[in-house]
Amino acid sequence: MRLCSMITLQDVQNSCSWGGNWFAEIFVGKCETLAHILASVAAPARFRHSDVNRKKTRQHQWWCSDVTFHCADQELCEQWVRATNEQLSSLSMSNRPKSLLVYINPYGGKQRGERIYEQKVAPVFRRAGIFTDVIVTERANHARDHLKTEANLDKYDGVVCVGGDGMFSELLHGLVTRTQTDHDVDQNQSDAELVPCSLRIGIIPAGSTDCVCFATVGTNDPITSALHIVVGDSQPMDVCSVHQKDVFLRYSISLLGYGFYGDLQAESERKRWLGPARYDLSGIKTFLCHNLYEGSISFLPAGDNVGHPRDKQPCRSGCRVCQHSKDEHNEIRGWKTVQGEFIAINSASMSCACPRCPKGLSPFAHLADGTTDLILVRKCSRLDFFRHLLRHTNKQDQFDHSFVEVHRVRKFSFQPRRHELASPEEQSEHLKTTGFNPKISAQTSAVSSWSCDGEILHQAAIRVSVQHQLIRLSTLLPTIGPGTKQRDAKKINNNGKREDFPGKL
Ligand SMILES: Nc1ncnc2c1ncn2[C@@H]1O[C@H](COP(=O)(O)OP(=O)(O)OP(=O)(O)O)[C@@H](O)[C@H]1O
Repeated sequence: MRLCSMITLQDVQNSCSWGGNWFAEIFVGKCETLAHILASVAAPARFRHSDVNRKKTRQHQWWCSDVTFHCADQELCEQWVRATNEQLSSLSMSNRPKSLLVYINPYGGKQRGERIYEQKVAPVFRRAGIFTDVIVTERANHARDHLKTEANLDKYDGVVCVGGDGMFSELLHGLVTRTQTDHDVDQNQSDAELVPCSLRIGIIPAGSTDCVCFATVGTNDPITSALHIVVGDSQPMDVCSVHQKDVFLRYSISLLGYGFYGDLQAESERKRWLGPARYDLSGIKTFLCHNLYEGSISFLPAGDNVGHPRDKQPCRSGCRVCQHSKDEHNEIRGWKTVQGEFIAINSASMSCACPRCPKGLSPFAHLADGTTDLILVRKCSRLDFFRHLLRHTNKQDQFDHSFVEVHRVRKFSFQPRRHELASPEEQSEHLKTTGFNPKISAQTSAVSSWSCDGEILHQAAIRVSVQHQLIRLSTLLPTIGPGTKQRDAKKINNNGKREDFPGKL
């Protein structure tokens, strides 16, 4: 009985013949005392126990340590494994996946998706006894289309994407669309209440920026992500649905950016051959262009219970704001409208932290509270805009400028002042004549495009609604933020609170 009370982190799996000795692998959480008991027993029979640990030097990174236990005789060893298995099975392990559908983008980032999966992730899944079906994509939208129509989702406990933000977006679209189709929900209706997806999405970072992974796990490390999937972590997430009139356009989970980020994205797509360096070059070019866009934004502000983008209340594991956000849904607040000339209009549904911008565009945005942070950067000088951008990389408040305003909202819509260029053909014609799509020249009011989680949306006039906790990711937010220093984490420790393993140890 002492044994079972010590095992607070789960899972057990397969026993097999190994090296002529009876050998069993047990995949559990932290269980140091069990190791002591068994290590003292000498002998030929043995079993191995794997722990999930956090790296001391890198707060958000997890690794797996093994202890092999030797036993005096095989029968005793079997008894230990059986007893451990029974105790672990009786714990609530329903969250642990047994079967996963994995999509690998072989061309994302530095084209190392397949290698990352084979060398770092597949061994972790194998040891945890997880059955996997692996699909290496053959074209863009392969994963999305497969999920939408062909995949037999009843077979799986979750889907996993090996790639970057674009690949994650494919899985998001495939899974959400499939769920709505299965429940006869029309995605084209902007006010339709969407049905939450039952399968979780795991992200193995293998792209260029991996912003979603970094902002939700705290690090871009394939093994850490694999371990989050294996131990059954689950984080609800809001998803923004984007419409133009009554036509569904896309879903967004992280950043919707018009103006500066829309232009940057469009430019970087044209420089894809440069690899990850394309973002730096495109950023410089877009900054130098300093384009302004005129239009009006209407938004439905969220209530006070979900806080404010500048309240310094980060979204962390067990976030109270997100937990209590369901009660907020019936609040009635009037729409507000602002208009003018803008350098950037951003909607951040999460912090959007990434290694280049460790605080993110909106450091205190919440992942699952049914809101998005709408950031409006009005006309200002290049130097002021540079100062604003610089604040994303230091500790200063990037919203503390007279030309920046930020609102926490449930819905918003944008209408550019000028008519949009009607079709993609017209836009590409424009690109040929002006050299920069789709604007005319610096300081001229024209129409930009939206960057929607790293994909381009050519429609400028859009309507956005936040769909509360529509999906779940196979992760658990850290209790300290990405980029937080070790000594800050220790402070949390000294106060008696656990860090990255809530509810697990
Ligand atoms: N087999 C494939 N061939 C070509 N393109 C693909 C294939 N599979 C997926 N894609 C597309 O590649 C695009 C980029 O992939 P991904 O997001 O994985 O990498 P990335 O763009 O380098 O990383 P990030 O989005 O984090 O910057 C996605 O939009 C996806 O639709």
